[in-house]
Amino acid sequence: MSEQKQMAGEDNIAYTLGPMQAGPICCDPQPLIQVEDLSLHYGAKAALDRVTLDIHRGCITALIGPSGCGKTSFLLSINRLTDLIPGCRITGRIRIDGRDIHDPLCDVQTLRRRIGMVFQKPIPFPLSIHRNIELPLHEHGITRRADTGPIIEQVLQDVGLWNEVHDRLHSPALRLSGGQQQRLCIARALALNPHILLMDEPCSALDPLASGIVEDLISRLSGRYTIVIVTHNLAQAGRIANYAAFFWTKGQAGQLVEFGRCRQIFESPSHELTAAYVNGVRG
Ligand SMILES: Nc1ncnc2c1ncn2[C@@H]1O[C@H](COP(=O)(O)OP(=O)(O)OP(=O)(O)O)[C@@H](O)[C@H]1O
Repeated sequence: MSEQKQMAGEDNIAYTLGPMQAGPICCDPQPLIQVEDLSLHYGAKAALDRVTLDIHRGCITALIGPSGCGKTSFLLSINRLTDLIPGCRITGRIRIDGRDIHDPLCDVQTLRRRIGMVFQKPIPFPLSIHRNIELPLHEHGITRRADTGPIIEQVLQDVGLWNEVHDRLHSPALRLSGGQQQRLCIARALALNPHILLMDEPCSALDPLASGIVEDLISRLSGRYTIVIVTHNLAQAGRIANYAAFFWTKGQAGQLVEFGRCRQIFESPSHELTAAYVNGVRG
């Protein structure tokens, strides 16, 4: 079997799942991303200080905390996008599925392929809707139409866009509304069949209606994907996340104050800083 066919075959496994189902409730936590003593510096500036945290498979984990406490830095370190930031330095260990992502044998391309990323502002390529999803597939060696066509349709179905765009797949993605663009960006991330989705405030640039649609979509993706989401919207975290990690800047750097089931963090936090933040007294 050619390498390309093998890759497409491997990818197609996920597309036999059919319509999106709500994922299992996280009653049996299994760590997928294990972060141990993670510290991060931008040059001389410390952004994260010894963060230790397990993120569970198939669950949604919300990273919450005031501006500047290191949530995005934490997110970017999981797929090693921090490698691309000049002067950024990391110590500590991140293991995904038991493998150290900083091991010299870890292939960063493969790592990033397995981890989809969605940003605050939807940034579709200035290309057609179809090409936005086809391009990353081509870049990863999935080039046959017989392979790309079904994947493109499936991911557009998964994000609820197919019915809205199937008759104009070749028109510019930039003509879609903001909410549709964000769903297209999520579809693009799903196309490479990731295991993990990192989302940095994916609803914050959207109007309330579009934000609600994307939020529902994120809920439906749990179970099939392990999702880590940065959000300033505590109500949203409470609605969609299974777990919450509360960060706070202590001294110069962000630290993890408390991690737990969302309900526990919001209703009976163990730390008084968490209580003050979730009750709107501080932050
Ligand atoms: N590329 C960079 N170079 C230097 N400092 C940076 C860089 N990126 C972030 N920082 C600093 O690191 C700290 C953590 O930033 P980060 O963006 O991770 O926080 P955050 O909690 O995500 O903030 P927000 O909620 O406002 O997005 C901040 O003090 C920020 O100014």
